[in-house]
Order: sequence, then structure tokens, then C-alpha cells
Amino acid sequence: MNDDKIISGKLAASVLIEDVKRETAALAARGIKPGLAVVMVGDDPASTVYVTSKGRMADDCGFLSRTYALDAKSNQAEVIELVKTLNDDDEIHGILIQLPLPAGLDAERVIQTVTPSKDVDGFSEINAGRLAIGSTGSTIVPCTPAGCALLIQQRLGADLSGKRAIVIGRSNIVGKPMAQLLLAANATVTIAHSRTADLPSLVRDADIVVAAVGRPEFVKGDWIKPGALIIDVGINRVSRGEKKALVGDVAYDECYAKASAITPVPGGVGPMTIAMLMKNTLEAARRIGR
Ligand SMILES: NC(=O)C1=CN([C@@H]2O[C@H](COP(=O)(O)OP(=O)(O)OC[C@H]3O[C@@H](n4cnc5c(N)ncnc54)[C@H](OP(=O)(O)O)[C@@H]3O)[C@@H](O)[C@H]2O)C=CC1
Ligand SMILES: Nc1nc(=O)c2c([nH]1)NC[C@@H]1CN(c3ccc(C(=O)N[C@@H](CCC(=O)O)C(=O)O)cc3)C=[N+]21
Repeated sequence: MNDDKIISGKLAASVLIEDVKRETAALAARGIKPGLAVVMVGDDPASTVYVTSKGRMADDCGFLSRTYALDAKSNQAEVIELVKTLNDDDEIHGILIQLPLPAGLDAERVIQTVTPSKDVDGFSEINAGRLAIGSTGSTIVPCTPAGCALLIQQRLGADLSGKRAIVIGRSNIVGKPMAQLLLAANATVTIAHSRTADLPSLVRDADIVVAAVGRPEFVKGDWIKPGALIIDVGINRVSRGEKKALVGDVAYDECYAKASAITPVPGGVGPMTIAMLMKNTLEAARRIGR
């Protein structure tokens, strides 16, 4: 069914991927093949699924794709050593440290070891700082917020002047960079988190709601201002009777009823994240230029 209210991230992502494939082919003429290294520690089943689909998509795009699956018991020094080796590897243009890392590893230190020019997640201090000061040009923007921002832009245009946005969640991966992107697009931005008082009334004021909470069906329909745009970042595996289901951070049916547009889970933000990772890797290869 073709429902205008449902924002198909899957479709938008496939358009992005077609671009990436074309540009990768053009880069091949200059002797450059984008290379993506994904580092995973331990065997978390959800991480394994994501890492596999990132690797498959990289192959599809015509990239060199390498996955490093380290033992769950790897120590800090071993992981840092691998990242440093990849920093110096001329075949690799993008390095992604799959999160979460096992407890006992200092994720922040590992992330900050990735050289900023290869930091295709955009988590390094340099890239996060560039985003925060609104520096355009050479910054790498985190994949999930970048994907959300594109979906918002496709519906509402690039200039969100006068619009009120609320981002629920303040992680360095999603919430914070998402708020920076909305601010850069001239929205008036509220950032909510677990210590926020009276969240429903804040959400009721918002024209744009981005939910990145990590709690299944957390945002309720009666919080939504009629006509609001809803971006559901959440990926939660829940049991539905006998079955397992994937649900977002938004109570979909009741929020759908109120919204002008909404992203589904699956098929919304998730595919955009992967497409943006490919775009960031291509761009890193182009900038590194070998
Ligand atoms: N689709 C995709 O591509 C991606 C999806 N995800 C999904 O997005 C969700 C968020 O991910 P991530 O940012 O990494 O998660 P984090 O757990 O790092 O952050 C969750 C945020 O939600 C806030 N929060 C928790 N409980 C409440 C509450 N009751 N009221 C208000 N705020 C609350 C937390 O507040 P506080 O800071 O105070 O603790 C925190 O800021 C998850 O479901 C994750 O699986 C993540 C990355 C990519
Ligand atoms: N360094 C790092 N960077 C990340 O970007 C990162 C990470 N670590 N750790 C985990 C989260 C989560 N994440 C997702 C990516 C794609 C889908 C995705 O494609 N989801 C499909 C469904 C897939 C399924 O069925 O599980 C969809 O929503 O349609 C979901 C989640 C990236 N993350």
C-alpha cells in the first residue's frame, strides 16, 4: 500500500545507495576503492546482525569491506592496537567500532583512538566538535542523526525556521548530534532525557518529535500535537505472545493517527543509518584521495 503518511526510510536509503554505487564506480577510475573496517568485540547477537548487514551493503556498493570480530575477552590494549593498525592502513578509509563494547573496555578511549579522517561514525572529538560549532565542509556527521535529518528535510524542507523540535534522548550517538543538526536547520530545539519533568507537555508543543530513548513504545499518541512529524529511532526487540517483534520508541498506531508523517520500525531510520555509513565512507575515501 502506498501511504503518504509513512516515511519510507527503506526507499530513501535505496536512493542514497544508488548514488553511492555510481560515485564509487567513478572513483574507481581514479584508482580509489573505498574501504570500510568494522570492529566488533564479543558476540552480541544484535551487533552480529548489524555488522553483517553493514558488511553486505559495503560489498554491494563496491567497497572493500573487512570485519574484525575480536574475542569478548580481548583487553583494551589489543583493541587499541587494532584501531591504530587500521588508522595506518592505506586500504581502509572508514573505521567503525561497533557499540556497545563489552564492560571492562573503555569505549570512549577506543572511539577516540580512531583517526578523525577515518571516523565514519562521526564520534571523534574533532567531528563532534565541528558539528557543535556549525563548521561545514570537512566534518563527518553521525550516521543515524544524518539519516533522520535527511528524512525531515525531505518532508519539511531544509529550513525549519519557526518550527519546534524535541529530541528525546541525549546520547553522543543519536540525541546530541540530532539536536545539533535540527538547530543548524533553524529549528527551536528541546532536548529531553530521563531527568526531564513533564515530558508529555513538552512533546505536545513540538512540530517535530525525534524519539531516541531505547524504551519500547514509550511515546504515546496523546502526547503528539496534531500534524507533527515523528521520527522513531528506537529499535527494541520484544516478545509478542509466542513471537518476537521489533518495535520503536513510539507507540506506532496511536501516534500514526495524530501525526502528519511518521517513520516505521523496521523500514524507517535503520536503513538510513546504514546508507549514511556508506556515504560517509565514500566521502572519507574521496577526501583521503588514495
Ligand atoms: N535506527 C538506528 O539506526 C539506531 C537505533 N538506535 C536505537 O535508538 C535508541 C536510543 O539509542 P541511544 O541513543 O544509543 O541510547 P542511550 O541508551 O545511549 O540513550 C537513551 C537516552 O534516552 C533517555 N531516556 C531514558 N529513559 C528515559 C525516560 N524515561 N524519559 C526520557 N528520556 C529517557 C536517556 O536519558 P539519560 O541521558 O538521562 O540517561 C538517554 O539520554 C535505542 O532504542 C537504540 O537501539 C540507536 C542507534 C542507531
Ligand atoms: N559504532 C556504531 N555505529 C552505529 O551506527 C551503531 C552501533 N555502533 N551500534 C548499534 C546501533 C544500532 N544501529 C542500527 C543500524 C541499522 C539498523 C537497521 O537496519 N534496522 C532495520 C531492521 C533490522 C532488524 O531486523 O534487526 C530496520 O530498522 O529496518 C538498526 C540499528 C547502528 N548502530
